[in-house]
Amino acid sequence: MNASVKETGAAGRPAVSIRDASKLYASSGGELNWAMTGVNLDIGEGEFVCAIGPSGCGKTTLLNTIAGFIQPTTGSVVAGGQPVTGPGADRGVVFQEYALFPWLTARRNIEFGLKMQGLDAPARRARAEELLALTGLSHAAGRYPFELSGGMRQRIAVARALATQPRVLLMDEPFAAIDALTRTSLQRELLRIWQELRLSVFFITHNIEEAVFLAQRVVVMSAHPGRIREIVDIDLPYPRNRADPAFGALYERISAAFAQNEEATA
Ligand SMILES: Nc1ncnc2c1ncn2[C@@H]1O[C@H](COP(=O)(O)OP(=O)(O)OP(=O)(O)O)[C@@H](O)[C@H]1O
Repeated sequence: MNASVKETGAAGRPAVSIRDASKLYASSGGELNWAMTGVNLDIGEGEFVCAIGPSGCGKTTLLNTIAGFIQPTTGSVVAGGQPVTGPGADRGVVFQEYALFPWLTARRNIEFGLKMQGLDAPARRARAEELLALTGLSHAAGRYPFELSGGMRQRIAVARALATQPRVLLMDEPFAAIDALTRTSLQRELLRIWQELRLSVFFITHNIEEAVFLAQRVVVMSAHPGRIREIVDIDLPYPRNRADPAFGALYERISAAFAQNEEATA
């Protein structure tokens, strides 16, 4: 049974608008693979959207398309009213693996993108100080990545992604490699930053509980080919309580959409 697909987000011009996007990959052996087909999705200004789905269903492909790292085979992606033709300062990206430069201190990692943008040293320094304070890492500014815990490194990765003042934050399983306790505190911090900066967030996760804790809408994807199966509204107030029966009911609903995925691909 197919659930209805609600594809539009908040009212007004969306921060990101994806229309009929698909991606065809050719493997090195010449085999063709539709990683994603017929994806329609709006991410509203200031909206928090999570994407969830089985491995290989095209989540990263979708995120990379919004980031401008890859171009869709068909369809279009518009961000801030402009067609996406490549990466841009308006879209910050955080990956699962801490993509920090090991030879730069936390502060210099944050400043890196600003240097590329041509900001002078005092302006870079001031912006880095702001972001270190925002992510609670002012005390670690002079440390190198190997001197930071996994959670601290991911905070620096978030600070670095925010340095250019993007309107959209794209996060590809950013907390997947972090221990459970640190992960819940990073989730709370991310929500605080999201609310403070009024960003739009597109966040990929394999963890249903994480999606229900964070998102206003959860996009459930199915594989072969990757497409949107269902979009679930999470209309719970923040901060959310995992013990709330309404939380549990949404968890079950998304689990059921997963089970449909498995039946469909069995
Ligand atoms: N550069 C590429 N060339 C060829 N095929 C690719 C490429 N990148 C991804 N694919 C294929 O596209 C499909 C979707 O991959 P993608 O990484 O987007 O999925 P995913 O949902 O993010 O997976 P996971 O949850 O395991 O990270 C997979 O079948 C994958 O093998």
